[in-house]
Amino acid sequence: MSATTSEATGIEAAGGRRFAALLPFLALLAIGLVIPFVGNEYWVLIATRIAIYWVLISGLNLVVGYAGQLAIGYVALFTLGAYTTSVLAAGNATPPVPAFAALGIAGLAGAVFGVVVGLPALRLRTFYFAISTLGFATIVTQIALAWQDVTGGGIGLPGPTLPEPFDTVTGLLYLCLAFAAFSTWITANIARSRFGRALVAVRDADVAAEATGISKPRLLVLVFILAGALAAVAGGLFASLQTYITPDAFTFELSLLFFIAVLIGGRGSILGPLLGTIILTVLPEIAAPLAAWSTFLYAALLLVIVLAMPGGIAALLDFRNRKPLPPGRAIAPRPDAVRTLVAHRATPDILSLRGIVLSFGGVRAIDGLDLEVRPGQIHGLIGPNGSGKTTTLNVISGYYRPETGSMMLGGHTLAAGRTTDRAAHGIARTFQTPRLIGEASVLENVMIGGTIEGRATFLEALLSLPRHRREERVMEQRARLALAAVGLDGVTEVRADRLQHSELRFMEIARALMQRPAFLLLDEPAAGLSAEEIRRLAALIRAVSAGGTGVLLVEHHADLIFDICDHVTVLNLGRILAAGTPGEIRVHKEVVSAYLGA
Ligand SMILES: Nc1ncnc2c1ncn2[C@@H]1O[C@H](COP(=O)(O)OP(=O)(O)OP(=O)(O)O)[C@@H](O)[C@H]1O
Repeated sequence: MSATTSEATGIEAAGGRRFAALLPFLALLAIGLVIPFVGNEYWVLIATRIAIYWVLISGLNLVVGYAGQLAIGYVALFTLGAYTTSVLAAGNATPPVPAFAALGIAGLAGAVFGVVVGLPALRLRTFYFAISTLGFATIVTQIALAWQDVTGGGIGLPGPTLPEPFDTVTGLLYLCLAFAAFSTWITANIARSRFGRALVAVRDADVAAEATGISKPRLLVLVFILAGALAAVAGGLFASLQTYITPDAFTFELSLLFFIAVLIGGRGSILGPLLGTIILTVLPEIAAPLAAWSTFLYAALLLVIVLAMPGGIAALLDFRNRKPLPPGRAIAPRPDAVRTLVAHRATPDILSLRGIVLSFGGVRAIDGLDLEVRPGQIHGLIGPNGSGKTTTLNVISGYYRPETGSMMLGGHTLAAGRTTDRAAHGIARTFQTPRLIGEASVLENVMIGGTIEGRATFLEALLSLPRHRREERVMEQRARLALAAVGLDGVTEVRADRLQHSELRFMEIARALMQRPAFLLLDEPAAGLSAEEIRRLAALIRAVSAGGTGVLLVEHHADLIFDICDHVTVLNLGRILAAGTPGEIRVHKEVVSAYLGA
């Protein structure tokens, strides 16, 4: 099958799968819609509560499930939304505002405070961030208690009365279902977009995410805005459902419910957390005696999930990834497809390093290194263990700041320590240990490489506007082509953590090719490959350089280096021991005695 035919088939199959994935959501919506006809008012209220919680949890899912930020205090934004809507509608601080306008203002306030609550995530590590969100929850409740003139203090205040036809229990249910359906749609749009993929990349492979140009702060701020707005709107709807709110309604238990719904749902899924929300809301209702035990129940559930099914409901439902993969899969790259991918980016510029010095404590990892990588050439960087090869790649990628020396790309200086701007300069890389997003499919992993090329904004992705959809199609096509080029088109939909080591190496190359790099830095790509795989890798790297890309190849397999490199630099203790053509290096006396051996 040609690369283009397999791409087209793959895209069609993906379309079919998307439709199948939509069915459970439609079924749940249908159940919600018929509840007023088949159930009593009590069940209508429960369904309304589920829909409201889901509006919040759908946003929180992006924060916790996708971005991996442990925001356990999201009740803070829920409370904020409930009070903002109620106070504005009651006219306690301003002239009375119509209920829907109050809800809109609460959404805006939630967006702003979502960022305030989320900002510590940019500095604090998981646990500390979790505690900081709880701190916000306490602050909001304390303000609600203390600001008696406006919030009614401990006595509370009436929730907003919505206009007809939403002033009945059924009317409110339908309104909340509409909000829930809308939140599902927009959060699923984000999850499937380059933004969603980037969130997961930041969560599971932050170094690789930076190397593909993804800026974590910007991304997180956008997600906190969205999740904050949804949480506050949910709070406003909740106030309307409750008809009267007091600070007691916004408990830690409720916050825990939101958080655990995402966890039992499973990371990186929309359906899982939705089912988690339904289970956690309904469970105490059908087992009435359990209501008093709900905190205990949540804690027990959490333990069961962590210990017994860390992937949550989503992993249970992931039937596709339970099918065994064919053993002994061969990787058959198609170097002809590489040219189409990389040729666009070919540059006449040279990547050069001058006088680079870098020490770790007392160890001089690089000691006055000069290096040039030319477009369309393969430059081998070899040397004994600890000679400074990976450190050199890390300096070029911006992870390490050299003490002295400069890096130039054409006429531009490459600023030290700027990891996320390398992709924009056309520099892509792979890692000594593959950096992958294990829970994402191989295709999604590769699409990460195209993140910074997207022009459609977060809002366009949120609403799935045409430019975003067009870009996604192009990106998917290119990722399939990249996978065909490296010989992995048979496993595009498979979870990346199910691949063999050698496949992961090729997958990383596909992700780098997705960037259409002007320069490709490869860190020991042949490590762990069979002789045949190394031969295929060699053909692939040759094709990449033939397309105009400059390749810097760090490798211990001397045969591969001498076979495909145009130029070789040998490092020893951070210094250049020798540099020249493969022919010259092969017979260089000191290289032979220090590295190659007799
Ligand atoms: N983050 C770090 N902190 C401290 N020392 C480091 C760090 N990274 C590298 N080094 C030291 O710098 C020197 C060069 O290491 P580097 O990883 O670049 O070598 P290498 O040539 O890539 O080796 P290998 O072939 O084993 O991967 C070594 O002495 C190593 O111990």
